[in-house]
Amino acid sequence: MTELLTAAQMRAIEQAAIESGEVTGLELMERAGQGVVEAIFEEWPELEGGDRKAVVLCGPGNNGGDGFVVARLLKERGCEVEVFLYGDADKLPPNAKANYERWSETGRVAPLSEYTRGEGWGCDLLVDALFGTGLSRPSPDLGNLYWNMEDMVDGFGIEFGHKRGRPAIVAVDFPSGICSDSGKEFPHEDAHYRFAASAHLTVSFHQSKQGHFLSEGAELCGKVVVKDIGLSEEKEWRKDNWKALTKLIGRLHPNWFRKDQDGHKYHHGHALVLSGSHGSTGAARLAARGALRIGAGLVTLGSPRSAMLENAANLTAVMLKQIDGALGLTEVLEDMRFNAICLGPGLGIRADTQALVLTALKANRPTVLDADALTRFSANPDVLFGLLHKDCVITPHGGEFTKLFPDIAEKLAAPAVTGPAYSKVDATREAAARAGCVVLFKGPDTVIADPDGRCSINSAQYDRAAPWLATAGSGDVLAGFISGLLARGFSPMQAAETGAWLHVECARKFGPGLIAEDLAEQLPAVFRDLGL
Ligand SMILES: NC(=O)C1=CN([C@@H]2O[C@H](COP(=O)(O)OP(=O)(O)OC[C@H]3O[C@@H](n4cnc5c(N)ncnc54)[C@H](O)[C@@H]3O)[C@@H](O)[C@H]2O)[C@@H](O)CC1
Ligand SMILES: Nc1ncnc2c1ncn2[C@@H]1O[C@H](COP(=O)(O)OP(=O)(O)O)[C@@H](O)[C@H]1O
Ligand SMILES: [K+]
Repeated sequence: MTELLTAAQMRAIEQAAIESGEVTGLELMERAGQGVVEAIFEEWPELEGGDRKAVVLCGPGNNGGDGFVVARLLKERGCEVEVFLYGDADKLPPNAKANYERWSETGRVAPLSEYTRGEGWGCDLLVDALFGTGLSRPSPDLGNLYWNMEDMVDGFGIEFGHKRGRPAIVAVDFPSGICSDSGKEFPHEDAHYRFAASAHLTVSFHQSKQGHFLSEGAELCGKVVVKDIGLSEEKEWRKDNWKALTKLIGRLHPNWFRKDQDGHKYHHGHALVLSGSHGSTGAARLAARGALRIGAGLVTLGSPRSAMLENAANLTAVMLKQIDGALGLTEVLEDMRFNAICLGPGLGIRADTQALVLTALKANRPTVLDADALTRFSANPDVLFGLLHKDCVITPHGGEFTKLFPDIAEKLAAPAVTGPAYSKVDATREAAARAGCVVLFKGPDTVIADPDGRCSINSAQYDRAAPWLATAGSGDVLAGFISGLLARGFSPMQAAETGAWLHVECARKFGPGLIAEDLAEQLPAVFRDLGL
């Protein structure tokens, strides 16, 4: 797993390196500029050589400083370069000023007010070095420029860019106008303008930032390449700060999923999934099949009497047991071999759902609560929070999250007015602390947090995009995956992270046309690809 930084963490790492004497700020800026130029020619080798024209837009801070380095290096590589500055050269911070002066020895710097649409559309490469991690408020007078960049990116597709006679757009650290911690666009008072720039390629430094993977960030960055700028001092800094870091869930090691060669089925746990009443049973069966495919030794579907026939007609490897109401559940849970419970998919939001949830939680087993098991507590979330325990995972989508945590959802929905804005990471951490269990907040940017503040993002963006997951029932399968992993003995955080990662892998394995039934059926192929 890699870690994602906030702007403050990146500044602290940079500061620690500079204070240790291993590097100067000017050297970091030089390496950042070199990284951007390297990434440009790696992405678009055809831009090298010949009479290529680049336009570099520089801002009033160190992002602009990187821009002046990029301008100089592009010129050294044979490009004709035009530079525009937003702001006052005399007010540039020292390292940016030094690079402004160095560029000025060979080239002109025009004020951004002289930049016209024609300049942008007429060049081969447009470098956005206006704002990076330091942007802390909207920049209304740039809305028209951002709008224009979006046209360049959207109109011609990432893979085409300048090849269709349009410029390739590269953003330094971030497309300007995005909050680097939350990925939100800083708002523009006039809705006819864009809030933030768009890019085909975003080049960041040292490690990716949270905002590359949250909210609108991923949509606007195009593709993110991270360049090393030699911040080795980071190891020291990390010792004191690792708890506050947000992880990006990456490819998991096969050992993580292996089963012991000599284990029998009860070694791998017995998951109990509760079904809704007749006519609403499909969701629970999807979850149960997910739990079995992911390796729980046994999975039982607990069904009310009214749905026994319907469930029996549709189950084979998943076992079936009649469970009527909270009393029935209490009796069944006397069997301690049921070591994971999943409630919510298709359960309904009647009063007995509340009783079932409370009974399940009092049994103190690893438990996944999803869908109706969460919605049922919209009017009284504190009752739920009072009983959730550290072995629980709750898996709300945006709507369910808002019902359980209305105040947190409101903060998250508020536009970014000052930076760093409240992010989905902040929201999920706060929700987990309040709920006292692991919270998995769904979306293309699924965020998972535990009550101690550990947090990770499962990204279905960039080359892991899985838009076909937005299909009825896919969340039920995820709840099943997580309960199957809990039955296998994974900790709640591990089960949520692993389940979410495999869920996206399954969707990508199947591809377009995916429906919820297909998801669990991809697990064998996904496991094989992992080398299991
Ligand atoms: N922190 C680091 O370790 C490194 C930072 N580098 C670069 O430095 C950038 C961060 O630099 P800064 O912290 O100077 O911040 P930025 O250059 O991103 O922007 C901040 C500047 O813009 C001004 N500003 C903010 N909002 C504005 C608005 N709405 N309208 C007009 N002006 C506004 C601020 O007053 C400040 O001068 C990074 O994104 C990266 O490109 C690199 O040089 C590599 C190393
Ligand atoms: N555009 C998308 N890209 C990737 N994953 C998505 C997207 N939209 C939804 N998902 C994922 O699909 C699942 C949908 O779950 P949910 O909303 O609970 O659906 P349902 O209740 O129909 O099962 C979640 O895991 C969510 O993260
Ligand atoms: K930028």
